[in-house]
Amino acid sequence: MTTLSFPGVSCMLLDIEGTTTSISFVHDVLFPYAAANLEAFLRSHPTDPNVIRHTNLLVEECAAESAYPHAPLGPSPSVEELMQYIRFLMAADRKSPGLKGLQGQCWDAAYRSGLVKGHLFADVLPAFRRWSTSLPKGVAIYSSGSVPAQRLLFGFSEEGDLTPYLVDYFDTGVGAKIHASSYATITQRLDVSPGAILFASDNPLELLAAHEAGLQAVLLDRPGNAPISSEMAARLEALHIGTVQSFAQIELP
Ligand SMILES: CSCCC(=O)C(=O)COP(=O)(O)O
Repeated sequence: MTTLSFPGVSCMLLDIEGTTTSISFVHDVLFPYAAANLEAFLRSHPTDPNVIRHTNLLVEECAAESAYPHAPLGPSPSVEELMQYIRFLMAADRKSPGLKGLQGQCWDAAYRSGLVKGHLFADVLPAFRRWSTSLPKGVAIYSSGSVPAQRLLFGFSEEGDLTPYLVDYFDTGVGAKIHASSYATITQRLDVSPGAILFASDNPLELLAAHEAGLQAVLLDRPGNAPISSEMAARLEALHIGTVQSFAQIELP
């Protein structure tokens, strides 16, 4: 097994989909559950403050959306109007904060009833055990999925409750994952120098953004992940951003 060494790392920052968890779990289990249940969820929670907050986000997002082929949402959209916009966002796999917030709220019942358990690759729990004791700043998560959705995935995982291993969670509230400024904000929030954080993701654009912010970065090549173009592979190589298939290949101080 080839290993890659990352000197000076005191904190691991992990993406979820394609990194800790299979793309298939997110796209074939979580997203279809939300697609099938969101309408009923919205109808049964009309006064929930978080539903209202996420709906308002969707109204704002829709007003700035040029590709949406229908009239923008009004200030108090009906459930039908909301669902039409939500289906548009889901079809394009948009990392919309409003959509991600509502998906997270909708998944809550599925995890708590035991219908869904968060998928983790086999090397994830052993790595969490290692890193949470050996790294001064521990392990944090940065995903486009909302922070409540992240807590559910790790809290109700196939391996049980893994949240005690995690020190912090970040979502697009700190900015999009392809913007360097998001990683600068995370670095400040974690109170760690950028070079002491190793960000692991399956998405090369996220790795380039993290690298631009001064973080160390590593590409995860998990079963089912999208292939990387040769141009992108060359860009990553030029920046010394390596690839691993498993967290077991990551050597930390
Ligand atoms: C937190 S579980 C749901 C994941 C999700 O909704 C998503 O869009 C995945 O984004 P990631 O940044 O983890 O690739």
